[in-house]
Amino acid sequence: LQICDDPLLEDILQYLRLPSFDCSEYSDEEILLILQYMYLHFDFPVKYNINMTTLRNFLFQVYKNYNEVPFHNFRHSFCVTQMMYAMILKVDLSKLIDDLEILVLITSCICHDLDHPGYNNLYQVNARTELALRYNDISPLENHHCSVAFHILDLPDANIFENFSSDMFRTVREGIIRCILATDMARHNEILTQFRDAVTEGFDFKNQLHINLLCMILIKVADISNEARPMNVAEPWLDKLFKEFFTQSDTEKKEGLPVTPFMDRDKITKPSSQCSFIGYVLLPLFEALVQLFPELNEMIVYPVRYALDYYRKLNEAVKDEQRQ
Ligand SMILES: COc1ccc(NC(=O)[C@H](C)Nc2nc3c(cnn3-c3ccccc3C)c(=O)[nH]2)cc1
Ligand SMILES: [Zn+2]
Repeated sequence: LQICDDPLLEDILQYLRLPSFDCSEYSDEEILLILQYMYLHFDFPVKYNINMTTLRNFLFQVYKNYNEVPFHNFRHSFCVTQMMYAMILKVDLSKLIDDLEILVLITSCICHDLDHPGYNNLYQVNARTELALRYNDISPLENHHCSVAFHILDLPDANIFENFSSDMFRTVREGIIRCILATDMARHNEILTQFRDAVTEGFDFKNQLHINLLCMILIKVADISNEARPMNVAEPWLDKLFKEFFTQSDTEKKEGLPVTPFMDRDKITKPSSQCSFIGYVLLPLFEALVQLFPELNEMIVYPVRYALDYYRKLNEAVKDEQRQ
């Protein structure tokens, strides 16, 4: 399918649809342009009367409100958005759900970790931080990410929903809140179980509750999908994740706070923790989504099965070495 007549741009736009897309090859400016292109690709500016200058201001404000932390930075939000974009196109989602829901999915991904401090909810609660106090220990980070998103949308020149009716704005606001709050991994089993039940009883694309569950699963899949990417793309992200986790557990030790077990550098190795993460968290989640969209098998399930095999072999090698 020919997207445009500029061969260089054509290549980037084809590449953008694949999990192998590596955002480290692009500058911040190029990433912002690609995000802008995604809105244009779905024709949102025309469909929802979004002013292009307002869209650029919105994307730039989002960019400015991510922190320079190892993992939960602006590029992570882009990776999540790009995986969402790839899945939406692969299953031709716009034929199954409203354009407004697609707008919610893309915008939620871009905003889903806004102003992340690099210290997770467990730390926020144990250290009794300002965020934990403000949100009464209830998904403090995710509530904050969502609140920052709507503060940006409150800026006069960055509100991409400025021309929405109050009903449309309410629908989009509810959708974005639902999606961003769904990324709290503490709710993983709750959401996955509800989605599985919906698929078991017969998924109904006219049932708003089923659509809501699907959107939550899609952003959850996109959020933790690094291992669906080729090893040379996934590995650096895992190193960044562990860097962020270890900074937190070092701080927890210094502050005499409980140390999150899977973050303790003295307790875990990358291969062993990835084996359990992929085996117990990623595969069950991805396989539940693939039950509804089999066409996602080669995009997200096969690569992750391969990654699991890779880490199992690495784990065995490490164990053999220790035995000798
Ligand atoms: C059920 O709640 C959970 C379950 C597992 C984890 N994390 C892990 O098991 C470890 C640290 N591995 C891991 N964690 C990952 C990955 C991708 N995202 N991600 C992540 C990052 C921040 C917060 C939570 C998660 C799962 C990944 O490839 N591996 C964190 C929370
Ligand atoms: Zn995230």
